Amino acid sequence: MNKQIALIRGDGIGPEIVAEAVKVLDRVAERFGHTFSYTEVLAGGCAIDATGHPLPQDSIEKCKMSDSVLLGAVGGPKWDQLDGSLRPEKALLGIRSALGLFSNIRPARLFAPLAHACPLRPDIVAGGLDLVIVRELIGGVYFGERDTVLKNGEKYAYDTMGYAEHEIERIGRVAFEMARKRRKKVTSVDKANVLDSSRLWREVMHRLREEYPDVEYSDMLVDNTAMQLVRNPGQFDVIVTENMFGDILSDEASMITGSIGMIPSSSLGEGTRGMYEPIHGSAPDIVGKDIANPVATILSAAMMLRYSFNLPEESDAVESAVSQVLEEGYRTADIMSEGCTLLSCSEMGERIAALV
Ligand SMILES: NC(=O)c1ccc[n+]([C@@H]2O[C@H](COP(=O)([O-])OP(=O)(O)OC[C@H]3O[C@@H](n4cnc5c(N)ncnc54)[C@H](O)[C@@H]3O)[C@@H](O)[C@H]2O)c1
Ligand SMILES: CC(C)[C@H](C(=O)O)[C@@H](O)C(=O)O
Ligand SMILES: [Mg+2]
Repeated sequence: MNKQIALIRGDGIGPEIVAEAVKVLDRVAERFGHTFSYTEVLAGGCAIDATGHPLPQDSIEKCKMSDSVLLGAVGGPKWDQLDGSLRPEKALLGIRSALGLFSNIRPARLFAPLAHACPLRPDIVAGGLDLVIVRELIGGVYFGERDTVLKNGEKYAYDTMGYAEHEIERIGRVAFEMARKRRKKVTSVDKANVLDSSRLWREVMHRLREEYPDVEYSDMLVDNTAMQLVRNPGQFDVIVTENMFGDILSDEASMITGSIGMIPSSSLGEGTRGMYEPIHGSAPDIVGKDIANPVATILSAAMMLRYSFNLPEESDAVESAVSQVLEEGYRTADIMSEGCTLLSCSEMGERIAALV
């Protein structure tokens, strides 16, 4: 199989972790007889430095011409003072929106050898942990009307959260379909006790659940969900929620798996072209030290193989290689514990690639 992959290395640790995912993809290509070629795409802070814009038009075109996109991370303190629309993070939102990637899947799975790295009490995670957050990605407050105006002699800024029925329905469907392939349980997370957009969210979800009588469904308020994720994460199978709630809850869920460096994500729309990225950011505090955990990016590449290229065997091979490395006691600094062997970012990538 021949595939063209747009590589957005981005900022901070982005280039370090993407390099490791490419090593793994190259090994997959070699072992299974595929050809993966890469197009370098500028986005984020590095694009601002090179072109004055976080997402040049040419970068969007390159993504559209590729079979899929692999992204490291964008942003960092160097660009923090920039105005909203010129910030590196706008590149992410721009690509997600330009490619119509409304469905963001963030699986939080506790690998058995990392149980010790989980900050929760051992009895809470005794049964393991395997949940998926289905996050709506191109609507809600990130994309609503916003402005900063003068009001009563001072600055007043606002961002608005809104959803149309069809936007809720299509992400709801993704969650129900996913639950059918898993433990058949959907928790829809909202703030329907306060927000109109959440009340519409709940109404549409309730309509949808009639079509999926085989799936157990419940509503949960987002503040309670934040608490329940720590109290009893095993109760969740598929969580479906709006854009910003999903952003926050997925960072929380990542910590239960030991580190934010472990959680991959896929972003898809109607077609098979997607964007794949770790859920973490550019980690400016550890950049250039070769100590970042590349596993989230490598697992994102595995999701690309499965969801965009329909290569489940290849995807399984990458996920098994990650499990095996952890079982053999190899760790990056963020998940390190006594008796284990500490690896750098690049050593971890090489070891995983060698096991594919
Ligand atoms: N997808 C993205 O590109 C993305 C996502 C989140 C944040 N950001 C941006 O990244 C910048 C930094 O954000 P932040 O500090 O709030 O969040 P962050 O996720 O970059 O870092 C939070 C903490 O987690 C650690 N961490 C993150 N990834 C790690 C990895 N792979 N291995 C080991 N440790 C890791 C960091 O060292 C830091 O201590 C900001 O500019 C933010 O906007 C980008
Ligand atoms: C950087 C930011 C725009 C982004 C988001 O909030 O979607 C990030 O936090 C993420 O989780 O992918
Ligand atoms: Mg986030």
